[in-house]
Amino acid sequence: MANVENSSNGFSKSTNQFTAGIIVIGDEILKGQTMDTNSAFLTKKLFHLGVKVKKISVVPDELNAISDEITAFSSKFNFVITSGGIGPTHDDLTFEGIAKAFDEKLYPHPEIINVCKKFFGTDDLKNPKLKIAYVPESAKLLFGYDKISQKDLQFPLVVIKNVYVFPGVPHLMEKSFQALEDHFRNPDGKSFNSTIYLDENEYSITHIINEANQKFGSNVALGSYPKFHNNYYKVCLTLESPSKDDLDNCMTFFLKKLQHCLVTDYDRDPILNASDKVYNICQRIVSHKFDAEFCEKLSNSLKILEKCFNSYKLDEICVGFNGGKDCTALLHLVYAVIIKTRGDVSELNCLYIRRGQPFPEVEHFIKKTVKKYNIKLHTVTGRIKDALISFKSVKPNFKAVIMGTRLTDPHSSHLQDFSPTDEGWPEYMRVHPILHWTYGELWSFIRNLSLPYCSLYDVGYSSLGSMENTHPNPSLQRTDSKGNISYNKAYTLTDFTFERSGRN
Ligand SMILES: Cc1cc2nc3c(=O)[nH]c(=O)nc-3n(C[C@H](O)[C@H](O)[C@H](O)COP(=O)(O)OP(=O)(O)OC[C@H]3O[C@@H](n4cnc5c(N)ncnc54)[C@H](O)[C@@H]3O)c2cc1C
Ligand SMILES: [Co+2]
Ligand SMILES: [K+]
Ligand SMILES: [Mg+2]
Repeated sequence: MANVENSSNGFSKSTNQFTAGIIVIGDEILKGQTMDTNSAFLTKKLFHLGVKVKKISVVPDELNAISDEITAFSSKFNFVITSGGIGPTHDDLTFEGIAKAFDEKLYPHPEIINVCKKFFGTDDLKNPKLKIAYVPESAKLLFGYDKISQKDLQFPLVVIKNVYVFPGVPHLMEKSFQALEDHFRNPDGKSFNSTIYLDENEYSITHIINEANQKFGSNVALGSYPKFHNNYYKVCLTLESPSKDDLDNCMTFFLKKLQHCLVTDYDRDPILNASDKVYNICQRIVSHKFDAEFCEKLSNSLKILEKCFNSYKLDEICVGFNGGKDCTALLHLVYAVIIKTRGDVSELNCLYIRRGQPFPEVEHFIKKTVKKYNIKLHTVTGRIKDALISFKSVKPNFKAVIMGTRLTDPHSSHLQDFSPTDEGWPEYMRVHPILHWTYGELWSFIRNLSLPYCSLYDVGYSSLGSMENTHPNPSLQRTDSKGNISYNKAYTLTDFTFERSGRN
């Protein structure tokens, strides 16, 4: 993202003395070969330090591009933070660019030469590794302190006037910045934040945001962020102010004006403390959302999973995961149980049997989920039985498959919590923790915990097979006064017997 400018206004004087601009330097970013994660890291950090980032710019490895941006930024912002372009090769021009901007020369800095000698074992100025020692004449060095290892960092940060030169390699940049963050901290930078989630298009609430900005904008910074692929909200409003009272007043205004589309109890990170959140439901700590019957069922589901993890080793267990709603809830339960019993899930295996023509939305969701839960996905293509046969031969270690099957699924009414596969199928123990859940209970669990789920369930699909045999559910269809057809969301289906009406 090149040239992102914050459209903020209204900060107290003290905060105004803490502004920053970030310059990301590198051809590879402008060519799309590397994704810039450094500015995301820096903006988040600086925000929490009470420093207002006013602009982010991405420039190529060109001397003039760098020096022009340094000139512009250094006169406008208190801190100019650069990332990249300080390596040993010809295309690393950050120090040259800064020298040019300030009309200075490069010279080999004696202290950096010393550091190089320690690091690289040489202080030979002709060695390409020593290129990093050539800095503008007015350069000062900052030595950071790593709070985690409780050690001073060996490599200094080079500062030229108000320009702070960070390395481009993300883990080095992050380490270096963290060790120096007190240098950037705004002592008066207390800021109060609130977030509001809305189930309404940004256009239909723009007038309310504008009105709020007129009323409160001088004291409260408002941000409006539309989100196109979230199951729970369409717009996220952020409020930020140095004064708690101002923030509260603005908040009260929004809550009144936007009550028709407020999303309440949205959990933006359901995976954080997932175990506590899930087990607390059984303790009926959040009982108002779930009835006693469901709490009992959930408690039983967790017991089945605990028994499964007691009976099999982690590398003998696979979760059948096809991106559907059932295994979405299931995976979260499995995750909660593993965290509770083991503390981490780095080794959880999932099996995805890729059948027919899968929906791209489903596969996109699978990809995102794999990343989010940090699971290991084994993908096997083909008809289920054939796929399981070949999976067994390649990965003979797996003995149990945890599945999201429910009693109301076809041919499933005879299943037990633990059912070995049938005669003629490869040998697995099928584990069915949510066998007794109803369609409604499943959605209530997913939605109340704010679990992300496949987007097709928000556009009329209530049961997902592959593209050739799955359609939106006719029971969810609605027709407006002009005769346009659209579909309600899957979780609104009231007659559960129609769950599979879109399947053939
Ligand atoms: C591991 C395994 C063992 C099976 N053993 C038998 C058996 O012994 N006898 C028999 O008759 N049938 C067996 N089947 C087939 C099963 O009964 C269903 O026919 C099949 O799951 C498709 O069901 P569905 O589309 O109706 O339900 P879905 O609701 O799609 O599936 C129910 C659950 O099964 C798992 N699952 C389904 N499809 C996939 C997939 N493509 N990739 C990964 N996981 C998936 C998920 O956990 C899902 O939540 C087995 C399937 C699997 C995945
Ligand atoms: Co089926
Ligand atoms: K399904
Ligand atoms: Mg199902």
